[in-house]
Amino acid sequence: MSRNHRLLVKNAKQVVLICNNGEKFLTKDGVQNLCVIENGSVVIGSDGLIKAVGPAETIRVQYADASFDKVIDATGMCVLPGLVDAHTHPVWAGDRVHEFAMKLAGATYMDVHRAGGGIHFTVEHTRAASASNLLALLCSRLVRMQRAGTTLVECKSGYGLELQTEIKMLQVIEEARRSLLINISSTYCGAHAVPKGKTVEEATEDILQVQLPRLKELMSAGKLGVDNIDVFCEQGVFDLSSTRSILQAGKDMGLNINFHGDELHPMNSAQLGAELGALAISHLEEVTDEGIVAMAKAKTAAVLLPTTAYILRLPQPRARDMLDAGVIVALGSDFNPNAYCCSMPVVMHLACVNMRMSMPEALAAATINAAFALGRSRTHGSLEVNKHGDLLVLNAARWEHLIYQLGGHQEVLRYVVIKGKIVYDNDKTMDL
Ligand SMILES: N=CN[C@@H](CCC(=O)O)C(=O)O
Ligand SMILES: [Zn+2]
Repeated sequence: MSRNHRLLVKNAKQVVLICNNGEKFLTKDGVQNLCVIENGSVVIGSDGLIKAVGPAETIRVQYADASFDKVIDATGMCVLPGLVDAHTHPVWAGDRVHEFAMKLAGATYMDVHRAGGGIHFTVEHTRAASASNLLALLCSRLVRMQRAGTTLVECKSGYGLELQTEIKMLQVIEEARRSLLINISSTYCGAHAVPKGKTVEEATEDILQVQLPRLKELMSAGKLGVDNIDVFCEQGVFDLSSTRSILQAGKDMGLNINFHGDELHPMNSAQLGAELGALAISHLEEVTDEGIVAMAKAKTAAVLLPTTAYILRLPQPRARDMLDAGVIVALGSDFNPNAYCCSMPVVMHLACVNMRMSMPEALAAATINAAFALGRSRTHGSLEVNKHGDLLVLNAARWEHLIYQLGGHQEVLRYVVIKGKIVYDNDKTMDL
């Protein structure tokens, strides 16, 4: 056993492991009974992986002869796994603050979209932006998320809607993955909207015949790493049959199916996803009872997005019905020009108040279950030996303060750590 380690976090008032039996996700009773150690410590090795987590005294004795690059004395503080944001659209140029005003005045999401705004507005600006400009914007947003405790984030393309810009966006995500410590799950979302001037059939054909084959070439050549395929399955966007063919083609290329469904209208997206073996479906504000049953049976995660329902004043996703049926419930910020939120603590707070989730359910949904939705729960989402040493240290004696103090995460979060490296130290108010 090596004696030199990267980080020791010692004597924390609480260490929230989430789970400790290698669970890949939590449902039902599992989410009510998160694994918490009182007065605990965590050791992260020089490879960035967790070597030990347990009672402070046991670890003190076990590691008496070890040396550490860094020691955090967490006396009176809490330690949690880094948060996982399972749904974001962080690569774009041109904000939509003007549309926020329109929506506050009563316009619906689809009114704005049909009038050529919404996704179309962002597509125009993103197509015109250089890759370096998009990369700078993406990195600043990822750093902001990291400061709010996110250590693994899903990042979608989808503001190109044609080959060149979709690839540009995915390359920008790839570049960020190489230069930042934050963990990224990359998603091709070329079917985010039907581009202006094309029918659904033409857009689907372009994705199947032009975009996906090029993506496959770049992936096989090791030039691009893409993890998931996404489609916005919605009335007036991609219908069920075009969604099916795009998702199936992505799956055939080895991508995980993880798509937008049943958001504004009941589309039977949940049933389709369950049938295709989708890893996750997002939104689900309009999911049916049959859809919930199908997702529970297929172990397809529901990625719920409380900011969307809040900003668009939609009916809340039926989190309680899903939890009661045994669906794997995860959370995402849905960061995009419509829902400008980088903070998973705010998302958890909204999930508790508006969707009636308990705080343990919300935390499980923003850690192990969100990691599952991204196919990463073997390595992320809980504090267990051999997982990545991604964790948060809170300036609070109980972990619930991270959710309870609405908008207070800047003060509550003391450190954010990724693979044993401190990436944010609140005391120095700087990103390291
Ligand atoms: N619903 C579709 N996509 C995004 C919104 C993207 C946008 O409006 O730019 C969402 O998940 O909320
Ligand atoms: Zn989305």
